[in-house]
Amino acid sequence: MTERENMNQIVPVVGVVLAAGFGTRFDPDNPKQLVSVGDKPIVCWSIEAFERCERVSDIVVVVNAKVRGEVERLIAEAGYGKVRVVIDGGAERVDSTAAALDMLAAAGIPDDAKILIHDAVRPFVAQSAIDGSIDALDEYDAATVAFASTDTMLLTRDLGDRKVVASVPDRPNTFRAQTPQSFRFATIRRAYELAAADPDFHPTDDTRVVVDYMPDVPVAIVAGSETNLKITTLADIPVAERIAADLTHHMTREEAKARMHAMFAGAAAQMHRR
Ligand SMILES: Nc1ccn([C@@H]2O[C@H](COP(=O)(O)OP(=O)(O)OP(=O)(O)O)[C@@H](O)[C@H]2O)c(=O)n1
Ligand SMILES: C[C@](O)(CO)[C@H](O)COP(=O)(O)O
Repeated sequence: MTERENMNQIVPVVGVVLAAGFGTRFDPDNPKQLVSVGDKPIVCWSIEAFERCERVSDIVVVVNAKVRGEVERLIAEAGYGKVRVVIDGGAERVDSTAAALDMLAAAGIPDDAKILIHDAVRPFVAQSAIDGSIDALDEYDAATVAFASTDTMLLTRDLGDRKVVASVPDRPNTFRAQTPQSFRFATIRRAYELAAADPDFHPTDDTRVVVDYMPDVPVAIVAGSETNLKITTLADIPVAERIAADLTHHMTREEAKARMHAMFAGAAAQMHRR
């Protein structure tokens, strides 16, 4: 391991799971982060993805008053050992990220800590996306998981009461933003400080805060996937159930394989002793 790689092992790697949304497009009376798919609440899938990654050292969960009690109960029941704190978010997604950054600053997190900000409602994030994000921050100060668009995207403008096409970017340069979106702490903190001065700024993701306020900082693309679905409306639930079933089946097979390997290794060790 090089010295740089060795140093990178010891900086905190913090997963921030944003679960403070109100789900207005889903059902505001049924918070989507608490809905179960594959018999597991969506927020638990997301926390577990970071809990499972050995390189993640700490997890911060951001909630609103409506879901706090249930999220705390689920965390205690599952015994997620890396969850350090559950904090209150804000009115918009950026306010929830800002609350997490303020908390991390108050806790004295180092400037070079790696911060992975994830939508709680993207429950099926792959380990490769989390690992890829952590790796990307060795070369870049900012990175986002994204999935190459298979459709040609249209940028529009308003013409009277109709939208009309303003430009058509080359498809190979268009990606769908996903999460985690990852940053060295000092970078995202500075971008948010600059954005705070602009009351009309309402970005829907953290990448845009860096792109708009720190345009000299390149944001690296990390490979995402179709299954890193954001549960946005009720129509996403059947798709999520199918993905959950596939993943559960795959995990069960992997566990069975691991058990079999352990059994053979034990038997071989015994034969060796005779
Ligand atoms: N004030 C907010 C708003 C959103 N989020 C989180 O950011 C992610 C973004 O997903 P989105 O579908 O936009 O969630 P909601 O804001 O809940 O949905 P809607 O826009 O339909 O109200 C979700 O995990 C959500 O919980 C948050 O932590 N705080
Ligand atoms: C961050 C994000 O998941 C990237 O795709 C997304 O922008 C958040 O929510 P929204 O549905 O775009 O408001």
